[in-house]
Amino acid sequence: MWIWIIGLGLLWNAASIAWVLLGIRKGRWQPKDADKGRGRWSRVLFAAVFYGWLGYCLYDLWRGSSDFERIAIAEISALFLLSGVYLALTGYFPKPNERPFVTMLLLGISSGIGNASMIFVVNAAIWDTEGIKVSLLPYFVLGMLLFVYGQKLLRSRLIRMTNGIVYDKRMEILTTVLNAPYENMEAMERGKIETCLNNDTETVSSFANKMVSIGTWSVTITAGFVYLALINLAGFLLSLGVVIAASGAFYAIIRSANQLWEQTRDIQNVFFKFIHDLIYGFKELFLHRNKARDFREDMAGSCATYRDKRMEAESKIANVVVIGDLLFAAVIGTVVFAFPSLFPEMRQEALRSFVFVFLYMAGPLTSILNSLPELFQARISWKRIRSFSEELSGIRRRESTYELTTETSEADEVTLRLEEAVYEYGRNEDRSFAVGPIDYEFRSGELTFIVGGNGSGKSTLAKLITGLYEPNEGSVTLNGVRMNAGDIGVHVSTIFSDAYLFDRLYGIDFEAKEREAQHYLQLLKLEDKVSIQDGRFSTTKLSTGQRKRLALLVSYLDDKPICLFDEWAADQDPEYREFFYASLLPDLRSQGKCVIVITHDDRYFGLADQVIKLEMGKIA
Ligand SMILES: Nc1ncnc2c1ncn2[C@@H]1O[C@H](COP(=O)(O)OP(=O)(O)OP(=O)(O)O)[C@@H](O)[C@H]1O
Repeated sequence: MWIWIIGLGLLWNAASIAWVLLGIRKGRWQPKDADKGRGRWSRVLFAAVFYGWLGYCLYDLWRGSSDFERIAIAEISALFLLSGVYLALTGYFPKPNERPFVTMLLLGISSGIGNASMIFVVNAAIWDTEGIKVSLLPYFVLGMLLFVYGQKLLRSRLIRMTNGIVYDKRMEILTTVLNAPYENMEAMERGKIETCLNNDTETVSSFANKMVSIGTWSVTITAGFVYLALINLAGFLLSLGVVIAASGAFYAIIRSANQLWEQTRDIQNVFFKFIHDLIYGFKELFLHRNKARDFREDMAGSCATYRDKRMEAESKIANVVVIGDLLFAAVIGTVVFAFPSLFPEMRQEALRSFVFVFLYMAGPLTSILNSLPELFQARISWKRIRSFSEELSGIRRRESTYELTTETSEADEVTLRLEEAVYEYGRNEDRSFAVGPIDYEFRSGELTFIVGGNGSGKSTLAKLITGLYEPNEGSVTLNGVRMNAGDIGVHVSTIFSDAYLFDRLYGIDFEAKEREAQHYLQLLKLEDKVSIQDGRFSTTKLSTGQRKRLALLVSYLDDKPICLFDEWAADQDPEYREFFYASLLPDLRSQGKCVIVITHDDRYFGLADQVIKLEMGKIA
């Protein structure tokens, strides 16, 4: 039967090689970047030593074998050779985004068998009645080489794969964030994105690394158990019982610690929020030492809760580790002291072999059990990543992806219409606030001011107009076409009061607009402060008013048919305020833009074509 199984393995190996060769010919598998000389030669040397040694051992076996056994040896030789060719090919021509689970599984099995075979060979050599059997030394070395070579190949593939997984996961989260509805992002607990992008992806990937060790240990243990079963079935069943009992106890305790880990994971979100506050509120904390003291206490409280929860969880685990170790000692004690009376026919050599192999297995076994906490933590992180993605995507996922929205398709003449549009914060809560119902039309070539007291709903209306919010009732249409949230953005250039200034001109063809950019730098009196090189600002470390002017430059270059400015002039000196109202806005209007301005500057109200006054979210 074995001959057939190995034969099948050979066929599978040959087919895999053919598939890779086809992939290389078609260009799907690209050669990896040139290796550093020393790394390449060490790999070749290692392979030569391994295959040379393997060849010698197989030849040694061949000499003392029957014809039938020789067929198996020939098959094994061919299998190793083909596997070597396959590994060399896939090592030098890595497939992009490859997930070589089968290869890794086989490498894990090989190196696990190598690991286990060392102790079997030692066991066979040490208890021989005629003294230590030195003739078995080559097989011991072969076990070592198989283990080391298998691990080396396995880990190099694993490093490639886990880093690929982290990259993919991070990009996936980033894409989800970029496509998420603004409302979901706004409502998101601060610190959650950082924890997810940073910690959770790391936890998952480092566990993937651990999986390899677990795989190798499992193979070593399985091989050990098979060996034990061959020596003595009752002893095997007893030790298996102990392992199952220890694992069961471990599992139960870890499950109870799981809830604590979930809580520590929640605390991490809070911790990142503190870091955020620390960075952005540093000025206040620096100036006011009592504020800094209270902040420190608050943060220390959160860190202490984290510490205590972790300690509680880890103490639970520590208890089982001790019990687990004790169980292994107990089973060995039983074998040595109880087996001779339980199984009088059992020979002393068998007893010794049993203890010997079991001692060797205890290490990997405890390591697997000790890895279970990490497994649970990785599971928590994985769950968090998934629920984070789901929370962001929401039910009302944006139709268009961000790749599409970078392509603008704006019409020159626009009519933006709000029809009985309502947006309400905290719909089902007591303290809700609603803007609307609003029925209004904004047209190209018109300058509209939105005015009203603090909290009257001006910025909320602006978010509704620009498609950051989707109306709860009514609709927003552009040139008669109903718009979903996020679709209006391609037609609008905005400067909100809390606008963020990127240091690069994202989404703007800078080369085509370089001269225009220089012109606006002069117009906005920024040419002494900032320069633009390859679409990147030389600095964004400017005064608040200057930063707003730079944002205005970006808005000019965006060149969208609708312009919305939220209290832009509030941070400007009288000269620039005058320039903004008396020169810039009329200029944009005469270019045919639909200009919407949120303002408190009542001296300039007369310049607008229409003024909307908001009171408690409604047009007064
Ligand atoms: N993200 C939010 N979640 C819940 N309520 C909000 C949110 N943003 C604003 N509000 C509420 O909506 C109301 C209107 O806020 P908005 O920012 O639109 O007012 P505004 O007219 O722009 O005020 P200001 O002149 O002070 O900028 C406020 O009472 C505020 O409490």
